[in-house]
Amino acid sequence: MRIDVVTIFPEVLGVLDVSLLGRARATGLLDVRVHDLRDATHDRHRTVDDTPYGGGAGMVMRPEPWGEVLDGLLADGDDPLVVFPTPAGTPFTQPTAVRWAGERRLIFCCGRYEGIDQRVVEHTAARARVEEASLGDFVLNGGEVAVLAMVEAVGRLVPGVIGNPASLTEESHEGGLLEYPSYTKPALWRGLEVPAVLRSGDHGAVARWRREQSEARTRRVRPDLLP
Ligand SMILES: Nc1c(O)cccc1[N+](=O)[O-]
Repeated sequence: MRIDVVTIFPEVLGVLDVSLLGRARATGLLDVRVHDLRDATHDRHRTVDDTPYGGGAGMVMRPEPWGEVLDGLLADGDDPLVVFPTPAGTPFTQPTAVRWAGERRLIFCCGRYEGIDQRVVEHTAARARVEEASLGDFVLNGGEVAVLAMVEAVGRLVPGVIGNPASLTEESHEGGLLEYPSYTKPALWRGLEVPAVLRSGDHGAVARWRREQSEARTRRVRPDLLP
């Protein structure tokens, strides 16, 4: 999978060079390319923003640099999915990550300030598949942190990135429930014991207990996830 990220803070995306995703990049499983939007500006100050029409506080990202950088990225004709992370987007969920993991190429456009001139979204949607996606109902200073989360959630699902694929099957939100609680040695720690069933060696009983725990935790914490 190829992932392009357009940003005015390429250094923020540097964290993608470490850990699992770093190894996936090194082995070629993930081809992550970060592009500095300012490279598509042509004035002395490399200006990427301007005042909003209609007034109001803050600045809006100019359409010209975005148009130019997307012209280049979309020239390959390989039908990428273009994602605009925005608080005004469709919620990004595990099913979204699973769906995007099936894409051959993703392009993430990181907005800053009050956002990107909406015509960039409209113009891009006329020549590519576009999704406006939200990481959550909170305010960030830009899309970079959201993209880091999205790239991690998607990248780890690409075959070969996670060493043991079995570890992908019993996670929170996989299958619609929150994951069961986990324990390791020692069996007794500061007066707290590991549930006896987990030390029973009865795999059927362990599976039943874990399912019950997932359902109970989901009912308690996220009843909205239950059918
Ligand atoms: N919430 C937010 C934001 O405030 C700015 C850019 C992207 C997002 N988001 O994806 O959730």
